[in-house]
Amino acid sequence: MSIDLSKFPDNYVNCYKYLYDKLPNELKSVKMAIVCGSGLNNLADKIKNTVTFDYKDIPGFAVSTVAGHRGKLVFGILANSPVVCMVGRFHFYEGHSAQKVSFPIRIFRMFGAKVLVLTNAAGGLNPNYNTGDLVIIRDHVSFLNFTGSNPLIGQNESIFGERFPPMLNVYNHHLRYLFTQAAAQCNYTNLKEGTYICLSGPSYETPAEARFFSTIGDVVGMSTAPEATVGNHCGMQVIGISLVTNMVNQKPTLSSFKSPEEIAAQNYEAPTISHAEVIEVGNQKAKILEGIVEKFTEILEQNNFE
Ligand SMILES: O=P(O)(O)O[C@H]1O[C@H](CO)[C@@H](O)[C@H]1O
Ligand code: HPA
Repeated sequence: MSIDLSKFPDNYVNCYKYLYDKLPNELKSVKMAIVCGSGLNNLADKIKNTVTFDYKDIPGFAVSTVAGHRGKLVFGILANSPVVCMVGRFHFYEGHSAQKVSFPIRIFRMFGAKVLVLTNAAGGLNPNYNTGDLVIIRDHVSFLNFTGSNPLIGQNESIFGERFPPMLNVYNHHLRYLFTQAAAQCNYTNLKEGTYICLSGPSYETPAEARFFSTIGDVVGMSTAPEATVGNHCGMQVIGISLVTNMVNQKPTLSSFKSPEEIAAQNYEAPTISHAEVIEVGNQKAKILEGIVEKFTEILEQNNFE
């Protein structure tokens, strides 16, 4: 075993040992960890020589309760690199603390992962975006962190990182550049870059909230920031990719003073959004993202990225 387990808290050690003992030697240490967003399970399909665990069996892991999140942890080889992939993630709105949501990230760090690839499905706020676009996350605004649900609250586990971590370079500049190269090599031309707004969920935003968010960010979702915060704390190089699964309605709701006749005359169709739509777009675009992530892993290897 390459790390001194006596330095780590028991809950991390139990989880690490459970997985470590079941892995072949070539997967006992990994270079990269990947988290699949809603509908993006198929990202794991390119991973070879896999060893798969059910979340329900892993000590310290929560279980996935959200449609489009398979609930499997996959270790394997991607583009000649040992990786671990969360096929489905945990969300704060499922009733887990921000600490529980991000628990796996520290486990991945214990397994040696220096690069953390976070993917998600998100609503588009930026009018220049379209459904289906991929967005490299430049930075985030986390309403979870603002409202007392920062995953680093509580005793600082100094074996992972410092009490007051800077958040100035969470989404690694070099990785973002290499991801644009990977996308170009896959002939993908709709790549955008923007700020991710993290909400607790599970309700989607109102039009007034969406107008507010559009002044501070480009995409909105209910994940990623806790994982990125913890990854940054323990010294990982983080990259985040959002798939725009829907454009967010920012139009004011109709005035309540309008009569039904007036509304009918405007051919008013109430906008709507559903998780089914989010998963469907995720499933449609997972293949493209899968190809780019594989190419990205290959480029990291070529660049000896550590
Ligand atoms: O962020 P991921 O897990 O991709 O999922 C997104 O999709 C769900 C809403 O449809 C929310 O969970 C939101 O965060
Ligand atoms: O429009 C959205 N809002 C919040 N979270 C989301 N996840 C996918 N789409 C959305």
